[in-house]
Amino acid sequence: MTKLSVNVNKIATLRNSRGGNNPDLLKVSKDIERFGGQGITVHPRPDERHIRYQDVRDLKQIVNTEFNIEGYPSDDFCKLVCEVCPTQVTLVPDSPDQLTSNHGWDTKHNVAFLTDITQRFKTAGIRVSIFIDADIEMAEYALKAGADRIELYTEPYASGYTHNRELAIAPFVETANHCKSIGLGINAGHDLSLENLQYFHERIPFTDEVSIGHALICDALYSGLKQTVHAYLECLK
Ligand SMILES: CC(=O)[C@@H](O)[C@H](O)COP(=O)(O)O
Ligand SMILES: NCC(=O)COP(=O)(O)O
Repeated sequence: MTKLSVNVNKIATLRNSRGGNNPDLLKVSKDIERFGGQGITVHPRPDERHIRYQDVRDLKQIVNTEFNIEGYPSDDFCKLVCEVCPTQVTLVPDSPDQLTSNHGWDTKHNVAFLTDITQRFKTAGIRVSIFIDADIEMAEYALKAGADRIELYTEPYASGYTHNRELAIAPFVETANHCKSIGLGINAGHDLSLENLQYFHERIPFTDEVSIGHALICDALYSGLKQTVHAYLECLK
């Protein structure tokens, strides 16, 4: 079964825009779980533009499904993750000034660094996922680094979907099949949406988890959060 983990970064973006606590990130996260969401994902960035470090601590107290913290493994990030001890940490190679995530790790070049970080989190009992492009060699080196799972960076799939979905999905199917053959779990995320999610799931039904934020929150502006979470869950049946 593929789990839907909702990324609530954009709830924090809206909240921070006025300086108060509306929308209430904790209430929204609890409601997402009540509507059937199977996980909550956050990406605390160094500038705390949306998710703040204190949000991560507060969410840990209320999340009853899977809690996934994504980010670049800086000293501060690693300290926060080990303090909070989520279900999963997803290592992302973002620099502090990036608008959003736009590539996976070069796991071959960074295998020593990733191995050390992965070991630290696994010792703390935290599942480790490494964010990669759809590339068999990158998956192989993620496994060498000790990762439990990889997360496929799906923006190239999403951007190619409308033009030629068979072509767009091909590298993801190839990489996912290889991961399955070497016992590496498979997550996926970035720019997944109601337009492209069902086909992704049809082609890679053994995906463990999709983490979706931007498109889902945008859809909820029109359809409401409950109906939108249900619509995304329908794509994963
Ligand atoms: C790793 C990933 O794809 C998501 O965490 C994405 O980076 C969301 O970050 P923003 O919400 O800051 O765009
Ligand atoms: N790992 C992907 C994620 O958490 C959300 O990405 P997006 O749906 O906001 O593009």
